[in-house]
Amino acid sequence: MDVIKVTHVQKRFGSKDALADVSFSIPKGEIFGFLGPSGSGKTTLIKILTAQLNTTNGQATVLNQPAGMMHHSAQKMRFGILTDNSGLYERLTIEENLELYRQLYDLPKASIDRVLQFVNLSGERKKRFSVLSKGMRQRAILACAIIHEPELLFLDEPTSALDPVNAAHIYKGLRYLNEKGTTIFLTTHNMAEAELLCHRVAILYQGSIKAIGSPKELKRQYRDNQVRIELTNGEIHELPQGEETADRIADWMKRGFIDRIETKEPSLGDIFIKMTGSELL
Ligand SMILES: Nc1ncnc2c1ncn2[C@@H]1O[C@H](COP(=O)(O)OP(=O)(O)OP(=O)(O)O)[C@@H](O)[C@H]1O
Repeated sequence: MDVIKVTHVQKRFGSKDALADVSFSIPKGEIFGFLGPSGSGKTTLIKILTAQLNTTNGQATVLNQPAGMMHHSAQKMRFGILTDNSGLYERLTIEENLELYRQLYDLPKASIDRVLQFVNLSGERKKRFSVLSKGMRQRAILACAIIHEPELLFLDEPTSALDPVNAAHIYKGLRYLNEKGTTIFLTTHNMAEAELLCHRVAILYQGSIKAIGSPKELKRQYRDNQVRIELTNGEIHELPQGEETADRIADWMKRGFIDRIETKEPSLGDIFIKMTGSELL
């Protein structure tokens, strides 16, 4: 079953397309990464999928309903969202903010302890949201997004404000949620994060998807077919795979000249730069 289905979606602001003609689907249980440079349309798509914006053309279906229905309370119960604009009360403590969400979703009291542990904020629960560091704020917002263990989770740059230790803690938690059945749609600039977490990624550039697939598939697809050979005398040869190269390697091998042979695989970052011509950020 597809949890998200996007068909020829276009979103126009004035005379500019934020999304040109975007189509893809996400099956239940997948962690799907939407990668793209700043301004490529990632947040616009999340807003469409969560009923904060309408499409100009095309259709988007989320949890078997048109995306425009996502603001209805029955649908709201089924997903969680983490974005910049948190919706948390600055003057309330983390715990008090979570209590509001707990009541909204009609959850047991224990759900607050569980989620605080999950985001590594048990010790800070009595702190006001206004005094939290950027990383703590992000974890508190995430706690509110997942307290009801939603079927579907939207994460817009989930770890952008986190140090590596807290990011690793969140990755572990997200994998755990995913194993329990939550489908995750995340946007990120962080290629290592995408590679670590995502079953599939799409690379978005100027409102269009330029590549889509698992990180492994994309690396295979964009491999440049070269072999790198290091010889014992320190020479390095980068040669195309084929008969001629095989003969040269056989000759070097017979003479005991070969130190190391490897095929060159692009990183997700290399593929991103190839697709978009951009450095990240
Ligand atoms: N409400 C709006 N009115 C006009 N233009 C908009 C609006 N929202 C977004 N845009 C434009 O649409 C394009 C895509 O913006 P979007 O916020 O979706 O990009 P993004 O990929 O999420 O970027 P970032 O990584 O910086 O968050 C940008 O050119 C942006 O200026």
